Amino acid sequence: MPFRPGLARLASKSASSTRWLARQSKDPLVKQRASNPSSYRSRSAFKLIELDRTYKFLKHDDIRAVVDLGAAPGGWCQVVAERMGWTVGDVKMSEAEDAAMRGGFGLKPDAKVAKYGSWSSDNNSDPLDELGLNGDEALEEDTAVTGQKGRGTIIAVDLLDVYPIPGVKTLKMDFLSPQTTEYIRALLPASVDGKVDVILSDMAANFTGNRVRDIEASLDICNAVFQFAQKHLRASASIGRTRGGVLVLKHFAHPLSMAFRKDVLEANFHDVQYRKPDSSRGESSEGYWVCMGWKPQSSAGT
Ligand SMILES: C[S@@+](CC[C@H](N)C(=O)[O-])C[C@H]1O[C@@H](n2cnc3c(N)ncnc32)[C@H](O)[C@@H]1O
Repeated sequence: MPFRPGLARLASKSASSTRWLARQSKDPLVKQRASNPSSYRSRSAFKLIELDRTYKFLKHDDIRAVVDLGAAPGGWCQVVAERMGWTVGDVKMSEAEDAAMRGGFGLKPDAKVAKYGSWSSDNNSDPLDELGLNGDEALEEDTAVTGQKGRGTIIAVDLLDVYPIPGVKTLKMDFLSPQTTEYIRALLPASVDGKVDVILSDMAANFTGNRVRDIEASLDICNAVFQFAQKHLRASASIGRTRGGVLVLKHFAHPLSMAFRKDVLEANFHDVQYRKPDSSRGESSEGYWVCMGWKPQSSAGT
């Protein structure tokens, strides 16, 4: 006999939907997005704006490569693309594009994808072929499309599609799978020598409801991102700025997370700040470490 949810279950689902709707209707950031359809794709964009307003890690003209991990639907990428001059103000989407975005993340008109340089692991093809190998040639192509000359490379990775954004190369891949790092590496232009100035991670695994398992999953992600930083983050000494070489890392509050901060992050960065942006919902235990000044010393984390 097919499974049918009981009445109590339906009632609780509808109660939680009602709570969600009530929360959305009062949320000023949700209202701000709704009143400006060509504005940021995600509420998360406001978190990055706030973090950058406080720590100013995206403002430097010498930033040549940014990697955004867990990028879908693309709000953080929009903010970075603005800061790096690929777009001016909001990323203007046509009405059709905007409707597609609002309809879900899986909608990518093929022509646009080809123009902006996106690759999906569903394609069963080599991203380097699809994206026209790497670097400077691909950026020229972006410039031709947008008419706007940005000043560096932005690479976005997510399990989900990211609707195209000028200046952003997207990889639809699992960051935790071993080959993803190689693909990111291959998309970096030769001129940056395999190094990235800013690594952003807003990645979060789906919650299981089991607190221990959820924290473990979050720490697995933090460790994987740190290992990526060990190979690819540009050292502050080579930039000539004590706070250069930046990692922004989402995590969830827990004693194990605090240990990770102390043993792994503080050992390798000049300055590690914790921040829960005002735009992050109060009931969530999420927070961000903004780690500035990469001074690689110890080996990978826990
Ligand atoms: C909070 S959302 C990111 C929102 C994004 N910063 C924005 O502004 O639009 C978290 C994202 O992490 C992605 N994610 C979680 N685990 C991942 C993994 N192992 N590899 C790639 N992406 C992952 C999810 O698919 C989800 O899109």
